Formats: sequence, structure tokens, C-alpha cells
Amino acid sequence: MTFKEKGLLFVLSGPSGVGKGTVCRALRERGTSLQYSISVTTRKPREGERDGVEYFFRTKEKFKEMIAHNELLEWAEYVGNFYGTPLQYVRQTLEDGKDVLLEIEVQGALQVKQNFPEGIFIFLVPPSLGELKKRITGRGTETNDLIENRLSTARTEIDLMKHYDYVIENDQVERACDRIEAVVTAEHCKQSRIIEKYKRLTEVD
Ligand SMILES: Nc1ncnc2c1ncn2[C@@H]1O[C@H](COP(=O)(O)OP(=O)(O)OP(=O)(O)O)[C@@H](O)[C@H]1O
Ligand SMILES: Nc1nc2c(ncn2[C@@H]2O[C@H](COP(=O)(O)O)[C@@H](O)[C@H]2O)c(=O)[nH]1
Repeated sequence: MTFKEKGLLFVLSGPSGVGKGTVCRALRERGTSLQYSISVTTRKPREGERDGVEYFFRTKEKFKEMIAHNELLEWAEYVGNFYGTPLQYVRQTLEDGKDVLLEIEVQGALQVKQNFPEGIFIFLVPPSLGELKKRITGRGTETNDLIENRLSTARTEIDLMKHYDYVIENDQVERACDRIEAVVTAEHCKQSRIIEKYKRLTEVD
């Protein structure tokens, strides 16, 4: 029997405006081994966002069809829009032995945890709630109402961070990236030790 080495699934969540997207972009620029899943959403593209790059932008009807056909690993309604992770991309990439990073909100992350408990769950936190408000307001992409809505959702999300394996502060983008890379390295070491042990225990004399 062989022990096929699959990729690891990392899930990054955190309140709106904490800097998940910024940190993921910085990680990409570093050229780590992580692969990034592109989510499907029913929200309208922001200025500069392109279909198939930041998101696959779809209608509510199409999104519901994807749910009905079991095409999503997880999905959630977040502040009036639907978001979901295409299952096939994640499944195939992990099978190919590559790590995947999902940048998703908390309800979706908890679904992944139920269906894929071997995933590694990271929660990104801001230095303070005041700083979070400053960041989401400073981004200038949402109306005041939506900002308030996202900030009140943030409080509920923070209550759920106890379900995560790691809590990482995004005080500075490069430092947050270092911490995430340290988690990836540690999880790989753990995995290698398990595989090594398995091979030794199942070796034929
Ligand atoms: N460490 C940081 N220090 C200061 N500003 C930051 C930091 N990280 C991100 N920002 C800024 O905060 C704002 C929100 O960042 P970003 O859009 O990446 O957040 P997000 O968590 O992906 O939000 P959402 O969940 O709403 O998509 C951006 O203007 C970004 O430049
Ligand atoms: N459950 C999921 N949440 C997702 C997914 N893709 C993104 N997100 C999260 O939604 C909010 C809002 O994103 P925004 O781009 O509108 O600011 C944020 O927390 C994202 O992480 C997904 O596939 N599933």
C-alpha cells in the first residue's frame, strides 16, 4: 500500500477589512508554494476587478444552480451576497500534491472544517477594532451602511475565532505573511513526520 502525498488545505478567515486580500496578494508576490482558489460570488465587481481573476462573478440563479449540482465545497450568504468555493479546483489541486489557500468568511470556513477536518484554519485579526474600522473605511469600496453592516458582522466572526487552529495578527503585512509562512512550514514538518512514521510502521522486512 502506498501513502500518496496530497497537498494541505489552508483556510484564511478574518473580519472584513482586516487585510486578508492584501496579505494573500503579498504571499503570491513572494512566490510561495500555495495555490489560490478563485471564489464564485453574486456581488457586483468593484472598480478594477475582473471576472476569473479576483472572483467568478455570477448571477444568483447561476450560483443556486452550482449549489444544486454540488459544485461548491462550501458557500455562504454574507452581507446580502453569496460566496462559494468551486469544489473541483480544490479537489484536483490537493490530489496533485499542491497546497491550497482559501480566503473565505467564517460560516464557510466552519463548513469546510466539518467536511474536511484535516484542513488548517487560520484567523487573521487586526491590532484593534478601531484600526479595523479605519482600514475598511480607508479602502473606500463600500457605502457607510455596508461598512456598519460588515463591522457588526465582524464582532460575530471574532466570537468564532476559537474554532481556528491559529490566530495571526495583521499589524504589518510582511510580518503577517512571515507568520503564515511559518504555519505552512510547521504543518509540512508535522505531515512529513506522520508519513515517515507510517512508512516505517508498514515497511515489509
Ligand atoms: N497591515 C496593514 N496595515 C495597514 N493597512 C492594511 C494592512 N493590511 C491591509 N491594509 C489595508 O486595509 C484595507 C482592507 O484590506 P483588504 O481589502 O485586504 O481586507 P480584506 O480582509 O480582504 O477585506 P474583505 O473581507 O472586505 O474583502 C486595504 O485598504 C488595505 O490596504
Ligand atoms: N464563504 C466564503 N466566503 C468568501 C468566499 N470568497 C470570499 N469570501 C469572503 O467574503 C467576504 C467578503 O468579500 P468581499 O470581496 O466582498 O470583500 C470576505 O470575508 C471574503 O473572505 C468564498 O468562496 N466562500
